[in-house]
Amino acid sequence: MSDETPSRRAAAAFAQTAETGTPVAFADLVALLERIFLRHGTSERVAAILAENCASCERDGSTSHGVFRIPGYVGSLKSGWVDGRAEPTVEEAGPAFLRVDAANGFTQPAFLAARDRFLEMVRDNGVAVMAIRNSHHFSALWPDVEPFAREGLVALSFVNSFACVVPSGGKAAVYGTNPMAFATPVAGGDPMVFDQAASSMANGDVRIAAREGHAIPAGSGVDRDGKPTTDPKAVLDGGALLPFGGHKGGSIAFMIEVLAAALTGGKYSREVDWSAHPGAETPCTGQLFIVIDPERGGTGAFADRVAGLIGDVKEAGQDRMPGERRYARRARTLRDGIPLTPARLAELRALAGDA
Ligand SMILES: NC(=O)C1=CN([C@@H]2O[C@H](COP(=O)(O)OP(=O)(O)OC[C@H]3O[C@@H](n4cnc5c(N)ncnc54)[C@H](OP(=O)(O)O)[C@@H]3O)[C@@H](O)[C@H]2O)C=CC1
Ligand SMILES: O=C(O)C1=NCCCC1
Repeated sequence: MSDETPSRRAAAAFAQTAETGTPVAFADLVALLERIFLRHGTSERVAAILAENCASCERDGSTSHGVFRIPGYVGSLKSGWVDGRAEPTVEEAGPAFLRVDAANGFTQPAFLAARDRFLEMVRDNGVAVMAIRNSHHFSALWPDVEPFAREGLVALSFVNSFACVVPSGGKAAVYGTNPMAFATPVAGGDPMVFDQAASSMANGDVRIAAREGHAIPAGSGVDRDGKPTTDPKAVLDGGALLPFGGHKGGSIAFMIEVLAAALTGGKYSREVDWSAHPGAETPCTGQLFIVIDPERGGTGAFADRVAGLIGDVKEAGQDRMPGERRYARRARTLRDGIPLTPARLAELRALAGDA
């Protein structure tokens, strides 16, 4: 059985970048990133939240959404496209529905501002929905959902991004790379979390491929004339990615536009227009969470049943579950430090204003 998605193959090409370099302790990386955010105009609260989020991605080997993204965060802040001091507003739209306006700020601070009330709603009702709009999500989704599963809950999250994916058989980019994540408790172990784009690859991995001079896997993208290409620069320069799995991934990308944008009041991916803000890279769209208390299913053995299913899947031959690679890398980097190349470290220190 193949271990490889196109993104995973692309990421493997950068294993050298991800696994070698100066080891930096997690807390030190958080502190360095926090200084960068503060220096570029965020509030202390926003700096702390984004630094923790981005360092967690680097720690867990989510390379396409780790410190590689820091210049993009800075570009968005410097250009005035995103408000690093935004104060989100939280509105109750029903007993189990929260509407959050991120006020053109980052998603994670808006999400965390609403999270405690959201959890009460989930406990009271068995299920709740949080709809966030006017929000910039520039990260992986697993940091948002994994903690719910650690609290015994099942969580789903959806976010749309910016138009860079053609519909199946189409020519113009309509969808974003539109990831979704799912997290569930597992008896006796870490939660099972998958977090995947609806496209053949994350845009971040295409950008890393372009930077490193690697081809992308065949079948991932098209050039500006709609012709298949393995050149990441051709995809980025007027071309587009394809949905994963043809029309099936296309339907998931569509669903995510509906859930994360139409339903929340956020922008569709094709409506994101940052042309007046040179340097901006954080798409301002929407995000939806659905969180369920599995105890309401009444089986009394939910997490045990999930553990049993995972046992069956592995018995059948799948060598690992989603999330296991991240957990292994997390344990390793928390012990040994997070490897950063000298060039990356120098770039981060320069952005922090270090001499
Ligand atoms: N904010 C945004 O707008 C966007 C964010 N993203 C983020 O980019 C990241 C990368 O997305 P994408 O490239 O699609 O992800 P990948 O294809 O790398 O991985 C998708 C999922 O599959 C799991 N997985 C990978 N290989 C295997 C395997 N052999 N067996 C079992 N499970 C496996 C991964 O687990 P594991 O991690 O343990 O390997 C992960 O949960 C995501 O975190 C996503 O949220 C993407 C697009 C837009
Ligand atoms: O990698 C991607 O795809 C994206 N990540 C952050 C937001 C824009 C799209």
